Amino acid sequence: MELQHASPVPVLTATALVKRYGPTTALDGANLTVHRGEAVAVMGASGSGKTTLLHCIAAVIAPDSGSVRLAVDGQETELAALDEEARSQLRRTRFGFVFQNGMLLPELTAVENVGLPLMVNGQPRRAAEAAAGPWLAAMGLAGMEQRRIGQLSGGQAQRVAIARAQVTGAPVVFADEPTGALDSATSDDVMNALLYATKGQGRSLVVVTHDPRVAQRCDRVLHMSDGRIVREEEPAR
Ligand SMILES: Nc1ncnc2c1ncn2[C@@H]1O[C@H](COP(=O)(O)OP(=O)(O)OP(=O)(O)O)[C@@H](O)[C@H]1O
Repeated sequence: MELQHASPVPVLTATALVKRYGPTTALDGANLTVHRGEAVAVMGASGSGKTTLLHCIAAVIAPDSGSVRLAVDGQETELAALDEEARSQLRRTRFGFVFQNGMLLPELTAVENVGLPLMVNGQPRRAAEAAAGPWLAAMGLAGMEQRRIGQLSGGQAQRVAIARAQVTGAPVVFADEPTGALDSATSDDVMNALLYATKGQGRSLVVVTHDPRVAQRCDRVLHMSDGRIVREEEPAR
């Protein structure tokens, strides 16, 4: 058998993204490519446009101009052209999200939180929770399925959020400051869990972070300034 050097397969390609809020230009011609199975960090000063970029490439908001192409399962979709309903459908099926404060529902248990995206996609509760259980176990949370979010530590709650972002098998996971509220040891644990659940399963991860330790764990670090990616580096292993 001939050995071939596998070239990276683009999953998300953003070109010339522009997004304005009144007089503020949050994105000013941003370009980025995310490949299958890679972890990409986005860094930059406060206000440089990181969250706006994340929201555009994750179909949370539409850019004013530019293109965001998603290529999965042999299908190409132009995200910038979709209406709100189509964007919402795409987010539910193709993307996973992890935020700084987890965005978990406090009145639900851990297993209910993780199963929720499957129920939203039409799966019965029992099947959704059965699928959620192994993800909680993979995150080191076996035995905590029935705890409400308030009965978990910050790091544990964040691992519930990571499990929830994986349960649909989404090919791309977006994380906005996923370790922002954690101490550095807990942050390392959460980053381990996040990388295992994404890159470790052949999925892609895009993580916005101010934390150089988080960025160093990724395959590529993109630096933003004034609404554009101005520099890219590959952290030394
Ligand atoms: N919904 C909004 N309405 C008005 N202005 C906005 C909105 N969202 C972002 N902006 C502005 O767009 C610019 C980029 O914001 P963005 O949140 O993308 O930056 P950021 O790099 O993520 O910042 P931070 O690190 O502080 O979270 C900022 O000047 C911000 O004030």
